Amino acid sequence: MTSAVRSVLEMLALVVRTDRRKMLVAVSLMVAGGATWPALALALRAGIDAAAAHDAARATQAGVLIALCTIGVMMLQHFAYIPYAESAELATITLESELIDLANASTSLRHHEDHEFTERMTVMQKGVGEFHDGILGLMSLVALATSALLTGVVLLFVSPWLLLLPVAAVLPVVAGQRAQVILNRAKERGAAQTRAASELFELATTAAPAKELRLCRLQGEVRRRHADLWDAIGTTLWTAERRAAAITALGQLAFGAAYVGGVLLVLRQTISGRGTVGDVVLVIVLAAQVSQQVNSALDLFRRLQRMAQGMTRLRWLREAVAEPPGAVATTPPPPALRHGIDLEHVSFAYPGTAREILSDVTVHLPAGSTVALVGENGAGKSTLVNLLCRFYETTGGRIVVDGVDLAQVSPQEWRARVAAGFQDFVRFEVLARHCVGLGDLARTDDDAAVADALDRARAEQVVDGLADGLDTQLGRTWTDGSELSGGQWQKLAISRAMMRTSPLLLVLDEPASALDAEAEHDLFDRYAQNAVRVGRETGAVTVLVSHRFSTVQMADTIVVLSQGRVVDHGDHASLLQRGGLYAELYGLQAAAYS
Ligand SMILES: Nc1ncnc2c1ncn2[C@@H]1O[C@H](COP(=O)(O)OP(=O)(O)OP(=O)(O)O)[C@@H](O)[C@H]1O
Repeated sequence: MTSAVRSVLEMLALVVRTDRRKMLVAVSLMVAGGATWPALALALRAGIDAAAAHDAARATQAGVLIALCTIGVMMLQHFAYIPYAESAELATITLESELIDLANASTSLRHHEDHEFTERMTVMQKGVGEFHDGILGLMSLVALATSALLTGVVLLFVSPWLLLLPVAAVLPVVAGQRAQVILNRAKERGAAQTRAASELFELATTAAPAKELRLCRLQGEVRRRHADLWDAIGTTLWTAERRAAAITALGQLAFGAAYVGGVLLVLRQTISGRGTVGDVVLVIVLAAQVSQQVNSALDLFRRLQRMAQGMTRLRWLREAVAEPPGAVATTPPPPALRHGIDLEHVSFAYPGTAREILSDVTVHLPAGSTVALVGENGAGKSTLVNLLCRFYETTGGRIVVDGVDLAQVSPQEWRARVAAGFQDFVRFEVLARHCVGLGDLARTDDDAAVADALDRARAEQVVDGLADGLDTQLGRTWTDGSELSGGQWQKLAISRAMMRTSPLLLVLDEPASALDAEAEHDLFDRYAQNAVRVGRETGAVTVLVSHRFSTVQMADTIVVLSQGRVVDHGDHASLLQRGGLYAELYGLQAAAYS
């Protein structure tokens, strides 16, 4: 409970922080809106009593009040909704921004390996709408509280017995909840079929499976299965719907009886001279309101409860990413490498797992050289690259950059000196210029730098082939966006990696897998020339991962990995001569091509 109250208060503080003025306007209008119904009921009573007493002056005054209250009932909530929805929208955007920050807060990728973290983050991503709903609920609560309080006071003055009406109004709500439970259970029973039907629907209506559906002539079969599934679910759902409707009707009947009882009570008071005709009208109007108020209150509490759960999750995420003071290394990387990078007895297991992916890896990556990592699938090449980029900390041993332990170097500053192209590159659906330029944020709009990067990645042709060149919007999600082939996207990703001009580490982790062998060779050739230039300036180490030996053999040093261990290293000729795993893998590929 205290956690729920804390969450609601936190959310309130967030809304106030986001836009205090809008919030105040919204709340004021909501309070005024909440007061109008009880005020209208009072004005009606006054008007009817004045009319019954043939008092024209009071009847006219009451008439004006009735008109004003009716306008208030119709308008105030409507006008309140504008600043109130805007406040909720702004607060939701603030929350989304915080989620973006939280997802990217940690200096390593370890949170993305943490099942609990990713699960809560996914729930939060999908549940942002609930926050929006909760914030709206928070503000509606103000109107509701005003309205309920005033209604209660007015009814109390007519007869204390009428305060039983809100209690009776709970009955239809409880019945409604019971009905919902019945419906939910029916939905749960049919959940597997519903999911299967949705998947079939998606399969039949999206672009990706269209080729195979046509080729195998599966449209009819998918339609038949989809209809069969809904037939089966339909019977269960309709039975539940009928039961739910009967229970809801019983609840409403119970409140109906209390409502009629209340009206009869006031009628009796009026007949016996203890009340007026206006009191009867007042109760008829307000009693109907009571039911609606109770219903809204319970709905609001449910919404606030969901929002409170979301806030608890948000607090958990904040704590999870908070780095203890002093935990983030601050040593700047050297301006240039003289000696190179040493891996000293490095071992590594991914966070939350026990299996060692790298074991006792010791190897020297000389400054200014090109190093290729070779090995079978799963040997640990990408993992080694991840450690060099400092996405994870080693679990044993250390990586030393020109005599400085990489663990002591500021991760942000180190990464600013890393240029990398990955196998699982991102397809940024932005202007072609930005898709490349994002590799060096400060020079995103620098056409000369972008052209240079495209040239080094041999990707000029990709942009030349686009309708508006660098100004072309990329991506299918845009109506006028141009879609690229896998290889073209990959070339732009490599160009992005080429944007940085003075890196200490250049990494290409199979970024050219979608290109043919010749294009890859050509690309790496160009890349190697660039690496030599950068190596001369900054002593940068170039690390490339490729399964193609035509590429690998260009490297100065080839490190052969097997099951997380370095089994050999040297240049192409010496490794072939030694006849180990490298020679075996090389022989297999050469045989496949011949
Ligand atoms: N994020 C991760 N969490 C847990 N285990 C992982 C993760 N990424 C990779 N692994 C495991 O680490 C091992 C080495 O994977 P890695 O991607 O480093 O190999 P690789 O040599 O680059 O393989 P490939 O040539 O297929 O790309 C694999 O067994 C893989 O299952």
